[in-house]
Amino acid sequence: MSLSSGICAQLYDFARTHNGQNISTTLNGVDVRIIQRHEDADHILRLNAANYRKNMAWFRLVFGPSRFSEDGHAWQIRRELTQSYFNKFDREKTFQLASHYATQAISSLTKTATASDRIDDAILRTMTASVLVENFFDIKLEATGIDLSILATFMEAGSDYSFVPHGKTTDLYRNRLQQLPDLRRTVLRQLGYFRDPELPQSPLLHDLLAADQREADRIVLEHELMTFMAAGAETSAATMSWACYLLALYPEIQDRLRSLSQAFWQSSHPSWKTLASIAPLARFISETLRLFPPTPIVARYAIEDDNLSDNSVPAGQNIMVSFIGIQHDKRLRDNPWQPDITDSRAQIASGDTTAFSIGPRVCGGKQFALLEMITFLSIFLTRARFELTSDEPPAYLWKSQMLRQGGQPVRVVEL
Ligand code: HEM
Repeated sequence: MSLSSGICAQLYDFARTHNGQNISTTLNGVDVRIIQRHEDADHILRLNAANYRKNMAWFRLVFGPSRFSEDGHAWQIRRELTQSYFNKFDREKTFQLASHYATQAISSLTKTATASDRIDDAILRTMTASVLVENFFDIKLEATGIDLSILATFMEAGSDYSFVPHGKTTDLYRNRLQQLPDLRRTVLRQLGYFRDPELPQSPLLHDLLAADQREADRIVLEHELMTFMAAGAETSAATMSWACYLLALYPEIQDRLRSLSQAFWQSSHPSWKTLASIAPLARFISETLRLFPPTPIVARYAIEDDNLSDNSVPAGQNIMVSFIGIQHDKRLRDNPWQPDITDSRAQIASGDTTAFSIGPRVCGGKQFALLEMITFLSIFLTRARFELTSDEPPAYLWKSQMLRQGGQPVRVVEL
C-alpha cells in the first residue's frame, strides 16, 4: 500500500460522519480545511478562484512544472499551448480508437478470467494510454517504448510525497523520496522518445516542441507529457476499473446497459453522436465518477482572508476540496451511496460535472474522457459479463488517482 492511501478511506469516513459539513483537521501535522459542501467548492474553485492558488508545490518538485501544477502566467501559457487541441479533438477518431483498444482490452481481461479473480489495472492503463497517445500524437503507444508500469510506480511514489499540504516532512516521506530520482530519470528518458527528429509531428507535438525551444517560457516537453499521461490515461483507466466493479455489484444495471449497448452496436450506423446520447450509459459513467472520483481531492491555498458558508478562512489556509464529500452529500440526493441511472435531470455535484472539477482549472480533457469512456463501456458490455468475486468493501490505493488495492474483485467472462 502506498503511504498516503489512508487519505481516501479518511475522505469516505468524513463523508459519512460529517455529511454535508466542512471539516477542520490536521494531516501530517498541517492544518487543513476539508470542503464537503458544494456551495463552498463552487466559491473556492469558481466564483472566487483568484483567491485560491493551486497548492501543488511538492507535485511540481517531483514531476516538474507543468500545466497541471502551475498558476498565473506560467499556467496560462501552458493552457493556451494545449487546450485548443483538447477542445477540437476529432470525435470520430476517438470513437474508433476507443472501440479498437476496448476490444483488445476486453479480450485480455477475459483471457485472465480463469487465472485471476481480479481486474488487472495494467490492461486498462494500456487501453487508455493507447487511445490518448494515438489520438493526440498519431503514434502507437507500443512504438514509443514507454513502460507504463514504471510511470505508474513513479506516480505512486510521487503522490505519496506531493499531495500533502505545504508543511512538515516525516521520515516516511523522506524514505519514499529516495526512490524518486531513479524512477524520474527512467520516465524522462522514455518520454525523450518524442524528441526524435525522425518522428512525424502531430500539430500538438509540433507546438510542444516549439514551446520547449523558447527558453523564456521554461516549458519542458517531458514535464508536460508526464502530467498529460497521468492526467489523461490514469484517470480514465481508474474510472473504467470502478465501472467494472459497479457493473458486477449491480447485475440488474449491467443487464439494462448491456441491452442498450447491444442495440446500439447492432444498429445500421452506430455513431459516436448516437452513443453519447444514450442517457443511461452516460448516467452510469457519471455515477461511477460520483461514487468513486478518480481524483478524489484537489488542493488549494487561500491567498487572503475569505468567508465560506459555515466559517471564515484565514489567509494561508490549506484547503482540500473533497469530491467524495461533495458527491455524497445527503442534501442533494436521497441515497448518495447508491448509483442511480434512471434520473436523467442534470444534478448538482454529479460525477460528470464535479469530478472533473469546476471553474478555470476544470479538467482540460473532460469531453474527450467522457466520449472515450462511454465507448469503452459499450464495447465491454457487448463482449463480456462482469461477476463479483468478493463482497469485501473497497480498500483504496492512492497514486494521484484513486484505485482499488489489488485490483477490483471482478471476473470478466466472455459472452
Ligand atoms: C475520468 C477522467 C478524468 C478525470 C476524472 C479528470 C479530472 C481532473 C480534475 C479533477 C482536474 C483538476 C485538478 C485541480 O483542479 O487541481 C483535471 C485537470 C486536468 N485534466 Fe483531467 N481528468 C480526466 C481525464 C483527462 C484527460 C483524458 C485529459 C487529456 C486529454 C485530461 C487533462 C487534464 C488537464 C490538462 C488538466 C489541467 C487543467 C488546467 O489546470 O488547466 N484529463 N482533471
